[in-house]
Amino acid sequence: MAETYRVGLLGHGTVGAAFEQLLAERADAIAHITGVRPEVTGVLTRSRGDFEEILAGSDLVVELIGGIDPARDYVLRAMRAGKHVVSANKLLLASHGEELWSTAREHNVQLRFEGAVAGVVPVIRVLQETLAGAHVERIHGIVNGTTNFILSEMARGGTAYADALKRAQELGYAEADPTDDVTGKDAAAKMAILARLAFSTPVTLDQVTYEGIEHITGEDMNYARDFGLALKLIGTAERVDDGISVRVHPAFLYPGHPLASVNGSFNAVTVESEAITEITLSGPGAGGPQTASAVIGDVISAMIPPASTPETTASLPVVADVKSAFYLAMEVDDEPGVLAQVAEVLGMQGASIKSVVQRGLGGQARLVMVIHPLLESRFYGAVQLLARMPFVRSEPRAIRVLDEEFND
Ligand SMILES: NC(=O)C1=CN([C@@H]2O[C@H](COP(=O)(O)OP(=O)(O)OC[C@H]3O[C@@H](n4cnc5c(N)ncnc54)[C@H](OP(=O)(O)O)[C@@H]3O)[C@@H](O)[C@H]2O)C=CC1
Ligand SMILES: N[C@@H](CC=O)C(=O)O
Repeated sequence: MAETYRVGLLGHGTVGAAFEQLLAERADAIAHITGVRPEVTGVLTRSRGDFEEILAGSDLVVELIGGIDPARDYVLRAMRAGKHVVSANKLLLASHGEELWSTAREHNVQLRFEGAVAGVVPVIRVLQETLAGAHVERIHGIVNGTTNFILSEMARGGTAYADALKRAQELGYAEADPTDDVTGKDAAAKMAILARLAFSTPVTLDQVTYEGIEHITGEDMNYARDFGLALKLIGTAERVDDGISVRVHPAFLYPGHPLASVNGSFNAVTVESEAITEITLSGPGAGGPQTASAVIGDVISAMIPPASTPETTASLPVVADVKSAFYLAMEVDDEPGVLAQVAEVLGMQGASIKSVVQRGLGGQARLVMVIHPLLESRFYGAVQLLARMPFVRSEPRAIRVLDEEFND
């Protein structure tokens, strides 16, 4: 009989419960790989268990509580007590990563977090190990399963935003507070972690510019179909001039874009570097059993040392203003000269129109355009000017457009 490897489990919700079940099912197989048999020896929830007792009785601690407090305190105390830690808590890592990684180094323990970004898609391992020697130029991807599920359901037609969100919660994809998903905050935390690993420079959640999908309407989806576009919540982390830019926003994708066909709760991450061109990793990005698989992979890795904790080697500024292409929609008076004036206002800010559709609405017209890439500050300057024009009848609505042709 193999010796027992004692796992203390903090949190027993969607992921924690799936983890305990999967670990029990796979324990014998893991014992064949590692020579020791992992077993959950203590569980902490709000109503059950005592942290100190669990800590004393474990070789490794798995944190699946979520949020900052008390998760941060438990993770720090576990590492200071010499225990390896596995966590899927992106909010914690994106907010206090440096403190946690330096504590891991100081106490010579492992802190693993594959489940924190893109569910079971092994992007953390790829950045920390496979591509550790590559000079990464850009990472972009779909890193939130809930919003990708909602947008996919809306695009298929018929499903309202609120119904799709409710279903994502029922399926265990959403955060305890789904506001983090739909506002882009969850994806922003994940992009901060990816940027931190890819560029070896400190990046925290508060440095990531993000916007969510709450304002997306069924009408936007219909226009997207007319233009042949797919709407996705996209995260990007890239080198720009002397710094980096990390951002999350909804974006239209032209067909053929590698992320355009990633649907449902699936995530995908593309890593670009001159030496490797690009690789795209894709798979289930949310859900209890899916994330639990990634957590178990981390537990096994921690049982077989060594693993590095990432040190920063650079201190790059995180810049906010970058060039993007845009979809722009607004209701205007259906009168001669209006389109010309819109084009003039855009032109004054250096924005040029790639394509345009105008539909009459009885005295008014809906004007929908795709604008060639320009600095976002200049584009939003034009949008502010347009919003004040007397012939504009609705708040102009802007969504970024990603296109291989634009972004290369
Ligand atoms: N769901 C998913 O698809 C994914 C989730 N994650 C991350 O995994 C982590 C867990 O997520 P998930 O399982 O969905 O969350 P849940 O809300 O389903 O579960 C959270 C668990 O933590 C416990 N908990 C909450 N607060 C405390 C506290 N103060 N003290 C002790 N226990 C507490 C809860 O206890 P109680 O049972 O008493 O309420 C519950 O058991 C989060 O960091 C999340 O971001 C990562 C990838 C995917
Ligand atoms: N709420 C998250 C869960 C996984 O990280 C998501 O939907 O992606």
